[in-house]
Amino acid sequence: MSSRTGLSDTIAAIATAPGSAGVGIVRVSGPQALAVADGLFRGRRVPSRTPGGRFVFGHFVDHAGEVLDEGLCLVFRGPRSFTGEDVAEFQTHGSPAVLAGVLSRALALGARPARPGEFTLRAYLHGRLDLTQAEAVLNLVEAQTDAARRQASLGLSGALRERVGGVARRVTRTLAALQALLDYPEEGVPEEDRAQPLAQAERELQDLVLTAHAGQVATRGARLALIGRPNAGKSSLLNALVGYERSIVTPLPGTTRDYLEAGLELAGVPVTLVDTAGIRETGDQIEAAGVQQALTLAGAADLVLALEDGSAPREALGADLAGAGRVLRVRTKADLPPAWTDPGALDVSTVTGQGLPELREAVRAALLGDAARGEAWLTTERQADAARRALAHIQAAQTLPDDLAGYELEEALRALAELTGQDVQEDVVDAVFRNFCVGK
Ligand SMILES: Nc1nc2c(c(=O)[nH]1)N(C=O)[C@@H](CNc1ccc(C(=O)N[C@@H](CCC(=O)O)C(=O)O)cc1)CN2
Ligand SMILES: Nc1nc2c(ncn2[C@@H]2O[C@H](COP(=O)(O)OP(=O)(O)OP(=O)(O)O)[C@@H](O)[C@H]2O)c(=O)[nH]1
Ligand SMILES: [Mg+2]
Repeated sequence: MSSRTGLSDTIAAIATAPGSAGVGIVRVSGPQALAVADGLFRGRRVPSRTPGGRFVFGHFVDHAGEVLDEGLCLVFRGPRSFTGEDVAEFQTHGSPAVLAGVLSRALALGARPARPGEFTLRAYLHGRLDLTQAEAVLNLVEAQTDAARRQASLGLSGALRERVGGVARRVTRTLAALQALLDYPEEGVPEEDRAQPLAQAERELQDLVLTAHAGQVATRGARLALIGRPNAGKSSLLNALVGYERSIVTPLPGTTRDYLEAGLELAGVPVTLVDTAGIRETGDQIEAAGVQQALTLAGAADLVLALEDGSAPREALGADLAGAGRVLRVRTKADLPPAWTDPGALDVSTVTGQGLPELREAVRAALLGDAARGEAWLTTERQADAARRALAHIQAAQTLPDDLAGYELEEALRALAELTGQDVQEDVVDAVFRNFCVGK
């Protein structure tokens, strides 16, 4: 169903996570929210006659008047609520049975089940959040680490919207200058109104586009594949990084056959380390399947750690990592006499721990780059795509004569408006909110 229909419906959902908890919340939003509350809640005050921003203590009752639970009813009056509509919240004991009972009563009284993300969608449709803030709400709900939480909070505060707005203002200023030039060519337009704001907009947008990788890694985490010839020390490195013996290590080449994963947190980023089979030509069918899998995993990873044994003569990997994204070269067994050296590789020993801090730092830099910590980053592919298109139009405008540049600048503004959701196709909005959970 389209995102813009059904705003006159009253929607209801359990807002808290499934399972038992201290407290649980059922949330109802829409024109009938307070009437629904009157029907299922008995307290000292009638919800529909309670001012916004207040809570009432009382009982939740079923159709026969039987008490389901005692708890609180919170009343918000639109537009002063999260959704911008009338909202009633029921804070119950956090039992699945109580929550199901209160929700089904709300549905019987005229609310309909909310679709995924529909409360936040309504906040967006009522202009209380722009699309970057709505996406930040989603990221905040899902944030498992500090870096993810920080970016989501920044986005929710409107910091990304402001960054984009700054670029849009400069483009608009240039567009106005070009228009003036076309209308009154004899008067001319000073550089500070024309080329300068555009060059500044380009720089700002370039900086922003560069945050897209960090932003997506910070919010969704990263996959790191350990790749190398048999015995290179992949499993030993995985164990050293996660801090326990997750993977089997033996002196025999070909120990790891199936791949295995282990999670750790690195610079606030959730990282999945993937240990893989050593790459070599082999007649063993099982091992060969493992080698094939290793190459597939390298291709799908955000970062490949390519390991080579520093204590043995250097041998080519025998496979192409060109298809993989970023690659960090690691020279292992640095505690042993070196058989070769390479300034392009990090020396690491899992026996002495040498090089592990540097490796962690190199991974952090490869994943987050120098995207500044306190600034808002692009956190979704949708945002990154719109920002890149806007940048391409701004760059095109700078190479064109004035009369043609205007068209490119208008396209740039359209892409920026898409980024913030001011001017966006309905199916794009639907796709954003489809990723939410019900109740958010
Ligand atoms: N119980 C509960 N906790 C929650 C939420 C919620 O919906 N319910 N939120 C949902 O995600 C978040 C908070 N977000 C909210 C945002 C705005 C308003 C609100 O009523 N704003 C009004 C009034 C502000 C005021 O009184 O100053 C407004 O902005 O006009 C409420 C919650 C996190 N915690
Ligand atoms: N001296 C020394 N030995 C190491 C180091 N890292 C690994 N080794 C040894 O090298 C051998 C192979 O290590 P693994 O971690 O199993 O190597 P792998 O790359 O996982 O090997 P496969 O699973 O066979 O592909 C083991 O005997 C390890 O103890 C190191 O930093 N220093
Ligand atoms: Mg191994």
